[in-house]
Amino acid sequence: MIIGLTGSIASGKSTVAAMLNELQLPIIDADLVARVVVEPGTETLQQIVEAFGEEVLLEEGTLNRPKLGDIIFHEPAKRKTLNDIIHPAIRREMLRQRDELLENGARHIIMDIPLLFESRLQHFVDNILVVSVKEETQLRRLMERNNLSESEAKARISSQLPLFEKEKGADAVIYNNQSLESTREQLHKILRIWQVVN
Ligand SMILES: Nc1ncnc2c1ncn2[C@@H]1O[C@H](COP(=O)(O)OP(=O)(O)OP(=O)(O)O)[C@@H](O)[C@H]1O
Repeated sequence: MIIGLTGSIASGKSTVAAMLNELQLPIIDADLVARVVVEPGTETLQQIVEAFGEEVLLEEGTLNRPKLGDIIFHEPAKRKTLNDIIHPAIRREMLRQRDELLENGARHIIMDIPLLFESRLQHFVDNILVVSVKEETQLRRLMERNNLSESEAKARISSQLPLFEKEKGADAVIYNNQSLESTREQLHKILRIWQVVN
């Protein structure tokens, strides 16, 4: 079974991913893939340089993310150019990793995709697991973790699809409002129902 793990900012995806890792389930991490596909020497990085110029490279040849972020912030049309290069590369690499794991005999695979719904990647997975949290808890954890003011944290939360919308598209939801033990129990129960663990 391919399980899509998602949620919202600071809802607890990494926390649940760590619990899945403890169970030795293989995890494909979309954020990590997004970095790997633009490493020096990749075709994707070459395409970005062709579209944006050498100025988006640092001296050592890696991507200058703040610079690129600045360009697409000031010229919104260029965001699409960038996404049209990066998104297909991320998708290809995620599917490549999935196929490799399957060839090596993996029976269950976790795809950790924070923006699964926003990127419309539901078809990549068999079952969707959403890690949800009450907004007040999410706000408090985000402010603490990232050292943000309330308004900065609120702005980040509201830039994503609301969690109640994600819950509607889920096959199972973990409510990560209480202790880590409660979250772990919910996770294990879902995995038993899905026959991923005994
Ligand atoms: N059940 C919990 N009890 C207390 N703190 C928690 C709990 N779950 C998560 N946290 C804390 O809340 C913060 C957000 O959790 P986590 O980093 O797992 O979220 P995330 O969804 O992966 O976030 P992002 O997508 O923003 O990286 C972290 O500091 C984490 O340690």
